[in-house]
Amino acid sequence: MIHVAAAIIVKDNKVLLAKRPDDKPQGGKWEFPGGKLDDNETPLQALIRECREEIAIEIDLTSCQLFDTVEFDYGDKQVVLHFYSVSVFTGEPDGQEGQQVRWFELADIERLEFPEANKGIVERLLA
Ligand SMILES: Nc1nc2c([nH]c(=O)n2[C@H]2C[C@H](O)[C@@H](COP(=O)(O)OP(=O)(O)OP(=O)(O)O)O2)c(=O)[nH]1
Ligand SMILES: [Mg+2]
Repeated sequence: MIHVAAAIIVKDNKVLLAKRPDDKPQGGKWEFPGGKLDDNETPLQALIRECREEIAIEIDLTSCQLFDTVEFDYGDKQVVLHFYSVSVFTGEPDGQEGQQVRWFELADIERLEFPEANKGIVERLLA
């Protein structure tokens, strides 16, 4: 099982998404910023580190709440996704790996392509 932490960052009814690089698994799809837990790392520690490394923001730990934990089998890979909602952060989000990073109106994310495992999360955000 690969454990992944991902941040659902919402501000003014908009949500921050990043486009996965084409050469990565689920490439070209929109994702909640995040990544795999390092050895001995908790999901929250990974969340903070990944937001720093991938989009150059500092998230406020006290504003993070577990939104959902999702297990998904991609066939070649089994993942456990730890989704956290994040409401407070500092810095201006900027893709550090050349990836597109954008704010979307919540109502607009229905039309985007997400990794399979995100289906239930996106539905819950739209509800
Ligand atoms: N970050 C993120 N990953 C997701 C989401 N949905 C989803 O199925 N995944 C999957 C895709 C990948 O198999 C895995 C995350 O791996 P990753 O490639 O982003 O990991 P990472 O940032 O640590 O990158 P790397 O070390 O492999 O370069 O989780 C999501 O919303 N956000
Ligand atoms: Mg990542």
